[in-house]
Amino acid sequence: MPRSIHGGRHELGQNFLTHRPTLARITVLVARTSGRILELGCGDGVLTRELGALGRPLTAIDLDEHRVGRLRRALPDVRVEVADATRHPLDAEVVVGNIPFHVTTPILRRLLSHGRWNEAVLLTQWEVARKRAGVGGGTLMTAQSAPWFEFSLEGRVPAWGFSPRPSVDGGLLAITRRGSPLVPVSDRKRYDAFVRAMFTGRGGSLAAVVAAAARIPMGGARRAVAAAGAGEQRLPRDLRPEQWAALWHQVSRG
Ligand SMILES: C[S@@+](CC[C@H](N)C(=O)[O-])C[C@H]1O[C@@H](n2cnc3c(N)ncnc32)[C@H](O)[C@@H]1O
Repeated sequence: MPRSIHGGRHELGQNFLTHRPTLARITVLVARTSGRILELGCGDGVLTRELGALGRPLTAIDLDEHRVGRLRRALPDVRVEVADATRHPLDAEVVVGNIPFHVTTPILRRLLSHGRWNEAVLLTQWEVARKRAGVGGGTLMTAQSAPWFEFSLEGRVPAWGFSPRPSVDGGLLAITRRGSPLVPVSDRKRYDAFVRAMFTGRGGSLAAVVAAAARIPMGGARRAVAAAGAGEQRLPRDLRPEQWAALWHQVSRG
């Protein structure tokens, strides 16, 4: 296979999936969804073939023009295009991909702020999948997207399940857009700023962090924390999505 004008295997994060159980798991997760499918980074099409067999409209994209040409010839019923996953419109109901590790963060950020997709099934580095799913505590990005999206960790993929073998394991992350957001979409910018201030702020207690982030008196912050059912929590990373939403509701009202 000639080298793509966009780079070689390493630069393009071409670690192809060979782990059959993961392939089967991704297919089952996607089969539970409905609507058009967009696959990011289709490579040689190991996943594209399974997704194509679901019989739904499918677009598969990759930056590697040689692999795209070959896959297009092999799968004439699938729309296979040379495109950049960090820019391509996220215009299908379902987004799927064994994501190239070096662009995981821009792709995730974009997914969580663009498009009208409903479900995403992504294979990422294990640590990214684990953190996004909030296992062991939430992160800034997870808390900021929690009112609009639900994250679930769907499995760990051993490094030997890719070829060539990467230095770390992979993790399967499913993201579902909530039918009813926990915070009004019109509040998103202000909510994002509040969450950022919570994660970067200091204070001896959760109420103190809330008081500083929302610029409200300590008494009001204590009442907001209690009303949000977050009295037991010590740190912003410990808050669950419903508690973030309730806290925002409390501090943004007054
Ligand atoms: C981890 S491989 C996955 C390939 C295949 N889906 C599989 O599971 O074996 C990632 C793929 O994304 C492609 N890629 C890298 N950067 C990309 C980008 N910015 N936009 C689209 N595809 C990209 C690579 O060429 C590679 O084929």
